[in-house]
Amino acid sequence: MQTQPVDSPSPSGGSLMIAWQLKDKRVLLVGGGEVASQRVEHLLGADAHITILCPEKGLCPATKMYIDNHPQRISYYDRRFTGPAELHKMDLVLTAIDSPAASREIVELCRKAKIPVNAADIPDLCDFYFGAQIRDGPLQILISSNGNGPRIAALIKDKVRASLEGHEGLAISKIGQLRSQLKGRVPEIGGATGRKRMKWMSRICNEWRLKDFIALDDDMIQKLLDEGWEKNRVPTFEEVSSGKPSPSSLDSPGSDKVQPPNSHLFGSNLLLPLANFVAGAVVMAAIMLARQR
Ligand SMILES: C[C@@]1(CC(=O)O)C2=NC(=C\c3[nH]c(c(CCC(=O)O)c3CC(=O)O)Cc3[nH]c(c(CC(=O)O)c3CCC(=O)O)/C=C3\N/C(=C\2)[C@@H](CCC(=O)O)[C@]3(C)CC(=O)O)/[C@H]1CCC(=O)O
Ligand SMILES: NC(=O)c1ccc[n+]([C@@H]2O[C@H](COP(=O)([O-])OP(=O)(O)OC[C@H]3O[C@@H](n4cnc5c(N)ncnc54)[C@H](O)[C@@H]3O)[C@@H](O)[C@H]2O)c1
Repeated sequence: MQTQPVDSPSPSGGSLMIAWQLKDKRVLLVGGGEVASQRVEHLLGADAHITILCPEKGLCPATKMYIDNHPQRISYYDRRFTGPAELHKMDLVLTAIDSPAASREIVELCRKAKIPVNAADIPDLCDFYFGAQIRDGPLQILISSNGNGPRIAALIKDKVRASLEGHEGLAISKIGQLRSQLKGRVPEIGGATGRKRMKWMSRICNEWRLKDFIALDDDMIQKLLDEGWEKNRVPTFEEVSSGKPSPSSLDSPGSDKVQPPNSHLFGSNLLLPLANFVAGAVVMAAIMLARQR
C-alpha cells in the first residue's frame, strides 16, 4: 500500500527539542552568579568540559562549590570575557551576566565563529533556549514555553514531577542494560534482524510493568534474552526472576504500567465507563424481562 505524504500537523513558530550530546565537548560559560550555577549543574550532568570566566567577587556560593569540587571538568579564570580568543575551540557558549551590552558583543563574536550561543534572558540573542528540567538518571524531561512564560514552564515542571513515581530513572537504566546486552548479541544495524530486535524490545517495554525492570540483574537479563529473544516471545517477570517477587506485585493492577500508544482507548479511560454501561444495560434488561413475566 502506498502511503500519502501528509503536511506537518504542528503549527510553525516552535523550536527543535533535542538531547544535545555534550560529552567531552568544550563549553564557555561567561558569568558566575546564580544563573551560571544552574548552567554548570546541567553541563556537569552532560559530561562537558567547562571554562568559566568571571571575576571572583562575582561568583555565587554554588558556582564556587562546583569549581572547587570538579577541577578536572571545570577550568576557572578570575576575569571578565576579554575578546575573540576566548572562543578558540569552543563548541558552545553561554552567557549569564548582568550586562546585556557585553552579552550582545559576545554573541556577535559567536555568530562570526559559528558557535551556538545562549544569552540568559535575552531571547533575540539566543540560538536556543533553556527550559525547566526534570532529571532522574537517564530520564530527562524538558518543559519549554518557547519563550512565552518561563515561570509557567517551571510550575508545569513541578506538576509533572509530582506525577512521577520515583523509580522511572532506575527502570530506564535497566532497560538500557538489557538493550545493550541484546545489541551485543545481535549487533546488526537495520535490515530484518534490526527490525526484529526493535519489535522485541518494544514488546517487552509494552508488556512488562516499568517497576519490574528495576529488579533486572545480569542473570535475569541473560534469562530474558535466552528465553525471550532467542524464542521470539516475551517471558513473564516470574519466569526470569527465579521466584523473586515482582516489585510491582504489591501495587494495584495497572497502576504503573506504561501504556502502549493508543492503549488509552482500551485502558481505564474508556474501559471503566464501558463496563459500567454494559453492567447497567444488563441490569435494566433483567428488570424489564422480570416485569414482562
Ligand atoms: C525555564 C528556565 C530555564 C533556565 O534558565 O535554566 C528559563 N527561565 C527560567 C526562569 C525565569 N526566567 C524569568 C523568570 C521571571 C518570571 C517570568 O518572566 O516568567 C523566571 C522564573 C523564576 O526565576 O522562577 C525571567 C525571564 N526569562 C527570560 C526573559 C527575557 C524575555 O522573556 O524577554 C525574562 C525576563 C522577562 C521580563 O523582563 O519580564 C527568557 C528566557 N528564560 C528561559 C528559561 C528561556 C525561555 C524558556 C521557556 O520559555 O520555557 C529564555 C527565552 C532564554 C534563556 O534564558 O534560555 C528557568 C526556570 C527553571 C526552573 O525553575 O526550572
Ligand atoms: N534564564 C533565567 O532563568 C534567569 C533567571 C534570572 C535571571 N536571569 C538573568 O541572567 C543574568 C544573570 O543572572 P544572575 O542572577 O546569575 O546574575 P548575577 O548578577 O548574580 O551574576 C552575573 C555575574 O556575571 C559577572 N560578569 C558580568 N560581566 C561579565 C563579563 N563581561 N565577563 C565575565 N563575567 C561577567 C558578574 O561578576 C557576576 O558574577 C541576568 O541578566 C539575569 O537577568 C536569567
